[in-house]
Amino acid sequence: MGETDSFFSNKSAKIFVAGHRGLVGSAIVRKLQSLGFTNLLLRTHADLDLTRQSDVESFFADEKPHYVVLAAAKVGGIHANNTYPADFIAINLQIQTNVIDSSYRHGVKKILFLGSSCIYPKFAPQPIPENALLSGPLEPTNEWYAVAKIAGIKMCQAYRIQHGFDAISAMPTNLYGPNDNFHPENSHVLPALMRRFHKAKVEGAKEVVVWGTGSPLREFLHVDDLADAVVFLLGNYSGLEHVNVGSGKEVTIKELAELVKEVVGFEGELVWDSSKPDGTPRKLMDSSKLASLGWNAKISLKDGLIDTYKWYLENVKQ
Ligand SMILES: NC(=O)C1=CN([C@@H]2O[C@H](COP(=O)(O)OP(=O)(O)OC[C@H]3O[C@@H](n4cnc5c(N)ncnc54)[C@H](OP(=O)(O)O)[C@@H]3O)[C@@H](O)[C@H]2O)C=CC1
Ligand SMILES: C[C@H]1O[C@H](OP(=O)(O)OP(=O)(O)OC[C@H]2O[C@@H](n3cnc4c(=O)[nH]c(N)nc43)[C@H](O)[C@@H]2O)[C@@H](O)[C@@H](O)C1=O
Repeated sequence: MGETDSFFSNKSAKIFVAGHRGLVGSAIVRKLQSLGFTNLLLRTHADLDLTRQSDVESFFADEKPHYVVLAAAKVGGIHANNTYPADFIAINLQIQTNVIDSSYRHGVKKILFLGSSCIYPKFAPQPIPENALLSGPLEPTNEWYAVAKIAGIKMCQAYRIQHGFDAISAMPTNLYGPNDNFHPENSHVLPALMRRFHKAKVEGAKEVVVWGTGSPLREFLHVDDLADAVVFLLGNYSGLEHVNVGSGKEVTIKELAELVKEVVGFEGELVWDSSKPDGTPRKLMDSSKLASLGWNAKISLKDGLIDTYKWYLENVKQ
């Protein structure tokens, strides 16, 4: 049995899912549980602050997890990235450095680090292949976060090269789904619009403001698809290069806004606030490497939106 087969064969392996209450971490926990994994190691931010090196070190020394999925990070949309650059670079560098290094030093068999499609240059070739990394200047609204994420990829590569540590990196496109952050300003576009359209519908408002020009293109992936891909990579990939994880489908922000409006059932008008930044004009990832390994996304944007709105109505205080 090869090294990559062993992940699925031991359902009692101790797996530390860092960030298990977030959008991504919670979906990975659901996926692992549905596959029968019984020994998940979970710590809230309050229980274990991953920016604290000595606490992380003690945690790994005590618990000795077999596998680690690093889904804890300082995360936010275009406004948060643009407003809190120091937090985005410092917190992410601290978390990933502590977790990757302690994982290596305490005998973790494999770690999966989560980056983001914002690692690529603002004007990367489309669809963006993995080898476009570091081939041009970054998008200014999120370059601080992107630099931290690039450092995470490079740290995984360095530990593999120098120590033979099985550290892999997955680069998801824009994600959405249950447990997303629906904050009015600091969230990503999809949850922000869902909340705004819902509020407008309930209050009988005539207009909803949407940021930017509506022309940027984005690729969206439901977080349950991402969780499926993460588990697939844990079982099937042990390479040096990071792996793109996308749906292969892109929409303009205007098309997204119209679709969210339809799913929520808001009947008023859209008003565009062009004083807000558009960010990267287009970032469709080339996910053919992952497809060649045998994985493809399954959930359509429309179905994913319907599922997410249902979750929002049942779980988010209105
Ligand atoms: N959302 C998206 O569209 C995308 C996300 N990604 C990546 O996926 C990963 C997860 O993102 P997502 O799930 O969206 O983010 P969330 O904000 O939903 O979740 C992040 C989790 O990390 C925890 N966390 C943050 N700081 C610390 C800390 N210092 N110590 C311990 N835990 C901490 C948070 O806990 P608490 O809330 O209590 O602070 C939260 O549970 C990130 O690496 C992100 O870059 C990649 C591409 C797109
Ligand atoms: C995942 C990814 O997410 C971020 O990059 P982004 O794709 O630019 O993210 P976003 O979802 O915030 O915006 C997408 C587009 O949508 C427009 N937009 C309209 N109306 C709203 C709105 O109400 N809120 C937000 N946030 N955006 C809006 C907005 O102006 C922009 O044109 C980075 O964190 C980056 O680091 C990263 O990794």
